[in-house]
Amino acid sequence: MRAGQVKPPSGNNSEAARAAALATEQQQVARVYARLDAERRTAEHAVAAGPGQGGGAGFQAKVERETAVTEAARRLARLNGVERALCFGRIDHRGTAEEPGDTFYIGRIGLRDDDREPLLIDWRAAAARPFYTATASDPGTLARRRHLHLRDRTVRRVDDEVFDLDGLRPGDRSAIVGEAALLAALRRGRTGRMGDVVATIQEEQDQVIRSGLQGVLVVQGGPGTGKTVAALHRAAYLLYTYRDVLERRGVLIIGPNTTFLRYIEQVLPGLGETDVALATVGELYPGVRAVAEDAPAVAVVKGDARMAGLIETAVRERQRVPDGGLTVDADGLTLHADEDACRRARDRARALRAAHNVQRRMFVNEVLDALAADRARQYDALADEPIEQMKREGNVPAWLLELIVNADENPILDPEDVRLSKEMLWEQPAVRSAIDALWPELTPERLLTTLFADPAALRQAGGAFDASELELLHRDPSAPWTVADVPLLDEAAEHLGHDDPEERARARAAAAERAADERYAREVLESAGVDADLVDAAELAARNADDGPQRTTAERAAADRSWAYGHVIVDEAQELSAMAWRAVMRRVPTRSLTVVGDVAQTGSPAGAASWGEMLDPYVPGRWREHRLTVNYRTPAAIMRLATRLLAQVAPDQTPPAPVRDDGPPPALIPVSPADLPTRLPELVTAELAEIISEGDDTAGRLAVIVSPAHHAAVLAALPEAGAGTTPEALDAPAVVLTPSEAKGLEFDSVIVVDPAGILAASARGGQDLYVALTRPTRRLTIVHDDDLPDVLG
Ligand SMILES: Nc1ncnc2c1ncn2[C@@H]1O[C@H](COP(=O)(O)OP(=O)(O)OP(=O)(O)O)[C@@H](O)[C@H]1O
Repeated sequence: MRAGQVKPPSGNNSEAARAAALATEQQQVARVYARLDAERRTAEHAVAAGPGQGGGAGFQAKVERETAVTEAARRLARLNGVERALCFGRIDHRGTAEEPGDTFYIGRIGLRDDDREPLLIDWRAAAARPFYTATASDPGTLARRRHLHLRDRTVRRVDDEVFDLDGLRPGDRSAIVGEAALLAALRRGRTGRMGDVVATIQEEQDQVIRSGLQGVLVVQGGPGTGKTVAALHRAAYLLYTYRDVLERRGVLIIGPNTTFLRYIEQVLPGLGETDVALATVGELYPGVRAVAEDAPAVAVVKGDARMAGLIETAVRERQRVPDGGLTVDADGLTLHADEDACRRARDRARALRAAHNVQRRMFVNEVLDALAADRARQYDALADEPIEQMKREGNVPAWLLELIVNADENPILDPEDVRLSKEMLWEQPAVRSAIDALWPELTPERLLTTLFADPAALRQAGGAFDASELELLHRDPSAPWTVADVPLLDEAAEHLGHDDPEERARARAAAAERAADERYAREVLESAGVDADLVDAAELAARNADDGPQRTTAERAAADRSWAYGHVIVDEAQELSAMAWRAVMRRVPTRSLTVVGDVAQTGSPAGAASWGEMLDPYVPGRWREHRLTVNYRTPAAIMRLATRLLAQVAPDQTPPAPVRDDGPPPALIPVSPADLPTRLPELVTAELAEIISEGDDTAGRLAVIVSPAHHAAVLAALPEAGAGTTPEALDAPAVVLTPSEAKGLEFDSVIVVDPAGILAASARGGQDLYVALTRPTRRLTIVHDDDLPDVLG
């Protein structure tokens, strides 16, 4: 047999061998599941019993009980996520007649038997690596790789690859391993949700998945090359390998829209990881969930890096020095802080190197000083007036007269009086609003709402933009936040900061308490002999300090704008604007990132055309790129059409090589807009019937991807279909999407309606159409109004 070939199951002998193999593997699989069940029961008992009272009542005992329960809950979540296809592979290392090689079973998590012997190796462990890296031309120490196909807990089939070095043929499709298992996986009907590929990870993907944690890794690849799926497996791998750092700091995955996040949300739990934060750019700023999109030209301006300067200037513009100084009526006096004093106050506050709302404290203090000094001066002057005259004229409050009478030779206001005097002034609404007008306390929302509603303020702050660009930013204060606004809110939050005196006091007290608890927890952990790398003392102290419902790292991180993640993965990263990158980079100060995308698919007009353009501002020349070259999704006949388009839109990009060579060529069907409402439902029904009959055990999914011009008409013609923006869109057998909503998704059958319209509406060229054409896994139909673009003809 040739190296890497799949053993053909033919003849009685191979039937018998197959039955024997199935029986052997069934025994092992039963052992593995029995172990899983036992571990689940143990974890369930620990969780159900709760922290209890045993082991003493002190803090140490409480810490230990809490730790045990939390760890059990985490373990239970992990064990519950890995039921399906728990064990999927086996590797046999080469041995000799005297000394047979080791055999290992590979699965979603690691399990050991009662004697601590490995029953199942976690796919991310070093010992599992040969399962993914052995190729026909370089099998390493492997004699055989076996894929186990399970339905529920029963082994249905095994596929063997026997690595026979004598029969080796170099260059023999060495990039593809486990071909039979891979093709079986690819032919499965779509379910509307992405599944994991843990059993069939390919060599080039394996390199992406196991690349180190540090630095920026760019994964560039054409459609269907498994960028998303590899990035998700990488998240699981990193959490497994660097658990001490990442479980505490968290991992964030950023995707292009909420439909996409729903599409991928099941992959990580299936890989045993339940605590990863998923968000769109529109959700990065806590408290706002933007889904509205701006018109392309507006999005371009909002995404431009010059917006950072505009926002910074807009904040400074809100720090004013009044012409002629500040005059305000208070306490029956007209108080004045002259222009120089106000300027000094502003300059001192600005010199603080803090955010606007924090600097404000200094500004308020300085201006109050000036007003209090003026007040003291005026009272001093009053004190010089004959008391009797003051009494006669009756324009000085009685309490002040008393103060003056008693003051004797002493200065009327000593330093303590100055402090009290400032406090009293600050209590007066007129003083407050006069100072607020000079240096208001601002939220990001208020800053941007007032800025965008005021063309004059935009002109003042936006010197780097021309008038027509600034005009695009002008909008009604009641307009909803858009996705492109979110990085701007984040930018504004960075300049404004937060100054809540009560919160400050609370935070100080809490930090002191936490530090004490943390010291204590560390001592407890050490004295209890618990590995401090596995249980974090800070987290433990926090858990114990907070008696409310325990939040996961992902939940705590998502609610905190200034959270620094341990690692961030950005999918469809080519779509991010320069301003969105700034917001992302703030969340990962260590610059430990995986950046995944395809610069040939950039659809957003504010997105970038090269990785350097996106990343060099942050890590100049210090990012590493890994290319994925094989397309696992789109069959060759469909890819040929898409490749012609690619040559136009991104001539420098190499199209990925398709693995699949099955399925019919694309169908091109002329339908006039008038006939669309009747013809389209017929086509959808016929296609759904095709993919049901073709698929193995699932019904399959269909998408109609349509130009903006025909979107409403198509939705009306297909009332049963899901709409791309709804959360349940992917649960329907058929869904209607715009090209940007279709980004990152895939379907058994795709009907592209109005390719000429998609091409015309594409902000950058043909990228949107390229995305649409590369979504099918089996069948592509193109519906056009006799205006088929030449490139598709
Ligand atoms: N090693 C593999 N084994 C089985 N299936 C795979 C493998 N790699 C990728 N696939 C499948 O190929 C399809 C495409 O993968 P994925 O969506 O990750 O590609 P992508 O590069 O992100 O595509 P796009 O850029 O078009 O969004 C998915 O169905 C995925 O499960």
